[in-house]
Amino acid sequence: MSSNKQRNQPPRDAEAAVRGEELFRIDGVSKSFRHVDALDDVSLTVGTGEVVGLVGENGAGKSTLLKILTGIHRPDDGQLFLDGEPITVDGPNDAASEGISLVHQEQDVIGNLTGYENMYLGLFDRFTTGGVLDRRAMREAGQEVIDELGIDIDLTDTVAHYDFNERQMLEIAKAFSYLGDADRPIILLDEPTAGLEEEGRDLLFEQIHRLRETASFVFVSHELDEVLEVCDRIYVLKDGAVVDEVAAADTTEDELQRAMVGRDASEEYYHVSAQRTVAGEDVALSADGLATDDGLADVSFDLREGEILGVVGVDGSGKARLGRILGGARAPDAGTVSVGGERIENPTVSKMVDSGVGYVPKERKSEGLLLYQPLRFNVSLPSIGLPSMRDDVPLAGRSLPLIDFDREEELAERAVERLNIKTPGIDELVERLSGGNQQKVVLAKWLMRDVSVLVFDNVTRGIDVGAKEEVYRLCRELADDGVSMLFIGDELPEVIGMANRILVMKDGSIVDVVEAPPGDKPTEEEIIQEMI
Ligand SMILES: Nc1ncnc2c1ncn2[C@@H]1O[C@H](COP(=O)(O)OP(=O)(O)OP(=O)(O)O)[C@@H](O)[C@H]1O
Repeated sequence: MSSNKQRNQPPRDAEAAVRGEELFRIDGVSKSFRHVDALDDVSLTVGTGEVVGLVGENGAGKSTLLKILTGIHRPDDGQLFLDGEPITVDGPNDAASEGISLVHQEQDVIGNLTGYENMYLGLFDRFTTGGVLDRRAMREAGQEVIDELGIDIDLTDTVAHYDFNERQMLEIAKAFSYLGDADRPIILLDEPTAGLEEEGRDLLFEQIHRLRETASFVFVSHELDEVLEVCDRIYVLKDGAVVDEVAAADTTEDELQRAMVGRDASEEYYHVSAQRTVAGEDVALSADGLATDDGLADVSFDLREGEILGVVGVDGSGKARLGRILGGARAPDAGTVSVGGERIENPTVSKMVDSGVGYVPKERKSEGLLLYQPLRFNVSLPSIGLPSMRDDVPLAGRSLPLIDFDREEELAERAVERLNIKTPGIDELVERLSGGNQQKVVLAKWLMRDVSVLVFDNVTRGIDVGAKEEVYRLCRELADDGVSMLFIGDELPEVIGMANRILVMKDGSIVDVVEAPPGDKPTEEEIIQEMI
């Protein structure tokens, strides 16, 4: 693979030839947002029945490119071609009529509508005659799509009742339903597996294999093993430009990472040699008999100071509910939580924060961020009540506690540097950051505040490989400083690599506690056996 930045003419060899006939082509596309050049003269092709991978660091321009292909953004420059003919795409409906649809990175659903209404949002006219909407036809059409895909969700239920996995499966079904009768659809998948449970992932890959006779795919992911597994050809984007193009069969994860990040993966990806022993340490947090009416039963464990405690389980096992309770986002129906020996009555987010517990939820958009506020405010938010963030101003004989904005600026600048957040500045609205950089902001806000316990639910979701390693290193440093972490995750290698011990959950209960010391880590198979 070459690593030089080459414009317009990415390196191509015989193996990297387009599979099938050329169906779709992007020629010299550029796009800028105010101070950011998100795409710079990008060209790529997609063949019929081909799965094309798109990889690159957070903020490299992957989502922007997909949004241009579906008409959400207009390119400043360049041209799209379908079957050799120039096309203009004016929006998702227009894209759908050309056979192009997108599975969004962030779930784009409306909670108080049903599954089938969400599926056909924006396409109601397909089911309307004489001004009357035929809901039954819409429901049946939706059901047909999910039956065909083998997806098991209740389309008549409102989406607010869906869990993360179900919403993601709905997103995938939506992309297929949009296409109607397109004979050669192009399906764009923007990190479709991020946070998706194993089962959903397998189902998606099966569909890709099944449909590739007729459909073409563009697959964006930070999971390089998945990219190598499902793609024929891979483009590497860096700072908005294509820096490499290679046949999947001719490359490796290491090579891809080098092209993306400019350096090799560390031998010590999870920094296991820095894993500390915590046997004699004090208990930082303990859960005693936690239960919920919807199935969590008698969950008890101690988390020691400086310990990283993994939590794994299949969808519905209770691991996410456990995280929400410990983060204060949900009250348990029975049982208690204690932090540093103090029992927390009726835990809420603010009580947990006050007792030194930070929570990084899986669903960053709804729970982790204030999207329409600047980065600096998001990062400093949990720290605002701390004395170090106050600037007491004397007023009429009293002291008025104001936020110390210099301190806030310093905190935000430090977060940007420490986590390498790609942003034009600390005043940028979080909504404008790329998905992975948003996740870094969620993490930063806790790293910048003194906490004793961090509850992570898929903390590296959407973060690129280079940044993941940085997060793992930070976790080891925090553990060394005595910070404890509950490490809930769907990526087994990551949980196994990082954790001292692993709680395996099934049907709402802890079914096993597996030790994971350096040099004697359990295998994925051993853990999976306990999970199912
Ligand atoms: N609406 C917008 N306004 C301003 N800047 C934007 C907007 N959308 C994207 N950007 C910027 O464009 C650049 C590319 O973002 P994009 O979302 O395409 O990255 P990405 O490769 O998909 O990243 P990730 O892997 O983190 O999802 C980033 O610097 C981002 O902050």
